[in-house]
Amino acid sequence: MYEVVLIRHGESEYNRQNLFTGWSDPDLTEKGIQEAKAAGKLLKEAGYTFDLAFASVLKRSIKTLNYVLDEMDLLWIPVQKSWKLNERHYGALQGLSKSETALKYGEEQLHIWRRSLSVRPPQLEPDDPRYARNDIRYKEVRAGDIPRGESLEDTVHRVGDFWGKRIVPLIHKKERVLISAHGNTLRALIKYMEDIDEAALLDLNIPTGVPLVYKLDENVKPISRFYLGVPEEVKAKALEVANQSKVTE
Ligand SMILES: O=C(O)[C@@H](CO)OP(=O)(O)O
Repeated sequence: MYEVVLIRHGESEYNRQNLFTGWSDPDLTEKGIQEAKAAGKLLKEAGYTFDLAFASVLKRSIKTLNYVLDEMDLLWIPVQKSWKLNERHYGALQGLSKSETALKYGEEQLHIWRRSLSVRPPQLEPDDPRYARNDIRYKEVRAGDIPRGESLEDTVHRVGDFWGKRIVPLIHKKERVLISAHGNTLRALIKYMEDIDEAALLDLNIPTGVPLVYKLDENVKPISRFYLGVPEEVKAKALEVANQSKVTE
């Protein structure tokens, strides 16, 4: 049996302000830093250790990973960063307020944009300054692969591909892997690994900064998953994420 640990970054500045984030690159808040450190402590106390780790190319994921590894005295392990682990691209919604968007389009539409499988957000125009094609960190990525707004299904494809090609072979070699990523990247990975149905996916909200442990069988297929930490607290944090669709936030 194998294990892999996933973690969503700690609270970011955009999370605090309830803004759509996607490929925007806000920093962690002080609360986010504390969440990341607490996650590292929790992992250490529970006896976890890692041989290597993954992060996206967004600083909230990278910094969360560093705080976790620092707490575990594992800053020395190899870290691979990939844009394929970036948050789902939120298109023209990026940087907008979720509650104002709910007010303008209705909570139902907002929920569809945030949680459905196949609905894409409004796309970014190619000349929009938020389009990542002009960002130097994506210079190695083929222009056609740089999204202008993804559905969760699009994210499932890129994350699933990365999981299968880059992570599964390492787990097969008994490498103990930690992945620091994002709310929708992790929802996409859960969808990919478990093929959960759309109703379950609509209600799946990933709390910030809480380690999620997957037990995997000899074929690296999931057997079970659970969060480390106090269940009521984890539930309350996931509910906070769900409630970001509300007009009155
Ligand atoms: O804005 C985003 O990129 C994500 C994660 O913060 O938000 P949501 O939970 O609305 O999908």
